Amino acid sequence: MAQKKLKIALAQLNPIVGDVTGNEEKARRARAEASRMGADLVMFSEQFLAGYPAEDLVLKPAFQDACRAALERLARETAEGGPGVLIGLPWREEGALYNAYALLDGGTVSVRFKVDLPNYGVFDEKRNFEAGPLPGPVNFRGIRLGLPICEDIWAGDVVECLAETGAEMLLVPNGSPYWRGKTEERFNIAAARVTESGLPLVYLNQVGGQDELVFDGASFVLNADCSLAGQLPACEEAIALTAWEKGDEGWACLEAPMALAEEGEEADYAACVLGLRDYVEKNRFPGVVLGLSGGIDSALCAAMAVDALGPERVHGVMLPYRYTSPESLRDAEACARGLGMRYDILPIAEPVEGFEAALQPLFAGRERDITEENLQSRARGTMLMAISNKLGSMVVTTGNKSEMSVGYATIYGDMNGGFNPIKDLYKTEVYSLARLRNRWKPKGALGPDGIVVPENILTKAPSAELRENQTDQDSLPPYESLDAILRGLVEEDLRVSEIVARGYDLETVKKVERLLSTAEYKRRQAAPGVKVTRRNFGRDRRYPIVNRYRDQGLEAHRADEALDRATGRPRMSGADM
Ligand SMILES: Nc1ncnc2c1ncn2[C@@H]1O[C@H](COP(=O)(O)OP(=O)(O)OC[C@H]2O[C@@H]([n+]3cccc(C(=O)O)c3)[C@H](O)[C@@H]2O)[C@@H](O)[C@H]1O
Ligand SMILES: Nc1ncnc2c1ncn2[C@@H]1O[C@H](COP(=O)(O)OP(=O)(O)OP(=O)(O)O)[C@@H](O)[C@H]1O
Ligand SMILES: NC(=O)CC[C@H](N)C(=O)O
Repeated sequence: MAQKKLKIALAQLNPIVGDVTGNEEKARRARAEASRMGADLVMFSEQFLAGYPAEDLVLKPAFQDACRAALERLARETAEGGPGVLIGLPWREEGALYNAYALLDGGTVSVRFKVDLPNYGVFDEKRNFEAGPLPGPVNFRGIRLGLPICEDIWAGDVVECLAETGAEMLLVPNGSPYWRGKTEERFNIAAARVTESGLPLVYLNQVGGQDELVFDGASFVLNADCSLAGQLPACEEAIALTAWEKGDEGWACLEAPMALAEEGEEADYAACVLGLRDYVEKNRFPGVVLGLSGGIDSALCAAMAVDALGPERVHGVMLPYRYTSPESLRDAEACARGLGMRYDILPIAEPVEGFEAALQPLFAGRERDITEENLQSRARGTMLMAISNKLGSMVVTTGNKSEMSVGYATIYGDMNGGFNPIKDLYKTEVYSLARLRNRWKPKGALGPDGIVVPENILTKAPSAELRENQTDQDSLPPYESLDAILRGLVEEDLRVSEIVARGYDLETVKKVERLLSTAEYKRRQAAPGVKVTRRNFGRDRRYPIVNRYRDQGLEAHRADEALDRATGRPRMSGADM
């Protein structure tokens, strides 16, 4: 007779892409822990043995074999009794490669293949896997488990098929990266499948940073009435036991932990910290170094680095030149001291003047211009890379999304570096996250409590200090407008005319659109950074570098207005923003 009670351990863990034996060992330890908790079954996330996303690495036969060998070792261990295991891996069968989820129990292996391969945004699964056939449930000790894999629940067909073929519950492994608003999106999708099928659902997600993606965990359990039966924390590992019983209405989860999973700005900050921490740890850097200018971008990056790694692994260097103000020196030092990190001052006058003297034979008789400004930034970039080479720390680069959008950064200068925690935060968001961190500290953060970004850094005008009395607003529109225009262009794909209709100046919008397009060459060479928004630069928004397309702006705007008048189409106004 089939069981009426079931205990499922949810292993929300942080695998490392490519570390098959490490992931295998993590799974083995989690199974032992699940066994101690009294679990019948332990569930891991999508592609756990490979790590997700392993990209083209999954195409290597040797890697596929290593994953399969690890799976077979784990399967053999289940022959000796103890909990069954649900675990993901790449699976080659009859010449095709599938994204598979395997049930290991009593020494045997049953697999199901992912049907809906995501191939948009940051996902390229059609490049790496074949779609599997519509699946039926697998039998675990008399219970029919539906195993849709991540994207399989984002449409209805797979779950419909599983329900029709007798699945009693849906156990969904995920490799679902964080972006703002994702938590609600996942709940809505999961609730839709529960409502359609009448089956309870476990949503188990990976946790941890992988290049520019952050997997935030935040796994959950929905009962068949769509009520939340369990919630795991965000951005941290957890092994949670869930207790299930089968009644007349089918299976219900009666006991599960109910953690707080942060949302909104708190979730953004936690994702940046986790993304930076895992990039540094998984690449085995002893620590990080960054240029501390006394400005907001480097201050927030320093706070995130200290929260991620602890103050003893973060090194700030002030690299002053003749335009560096006493205020910047004071602010940089206050920031470093407040965070408790190592702080050094290394003036750059000699290298800058050395470069200028060496270039003199070619530059004599020419005006001083942006060339000399960029030399300061490049001297700083060179010094930071030298410190990295000698001391082993990785350079954190600090360009925010507003700067990365319009190319307001020096290539091979302040763009030097290995990773950028604020790459996907607009400047206005950099300010608000700095303010947030001054009143709140994420769980597990290694930095101090209280104010970490000195008030003066939050209130003074941003400046690159590459010439006398320079401010960012000499070259760029005010950040409130710039960021709103950029959101329209990048996240919403609006026309220039539609942004103008929101109340922005036509020439400014056209200029921003042109800068955004021409800065693609810089972004293509930029360090990776944490994805926070729905559309980040890097894996997500992929534009050509050679690109002659320009939105016609005024002409298009006028044509649109004429069309609106002719058709009576309502126009968007500033009030719709
Ligand atoms: N399509 C293309 N493909 C490949 N390379 C291309 C290219 N177009 C230009 N280039 C190259 O790029 C060079 C121009 O780029 P780059 O050398 O970066 O110089 P550029 O973009 O002209 O200037 C850097 C800007 O960033 C600002 N900045 C710098 C540093 C810090 C901060 C701050 O916020 O603190 C701001 C600075 O005030 C200035 O407005 C060209 O001379 C050329 O070599
Ligand atoms: N004097 C400096 N000493 C050390 N690093 C510097 C200095 N000036 C600039 N940098 C580095 O170059 C980066 C880019 O400078 P930028 O002025 O855009 O940033 P910021 O100073 O942190 O913020 P803000 O733009 O708000 O002033 C800085 O974040 C910092 O890492
Ligand atoms: N691994 C996947 O299938 C991820 C796709 C999914 N829609 C998500 O982001 O959650």
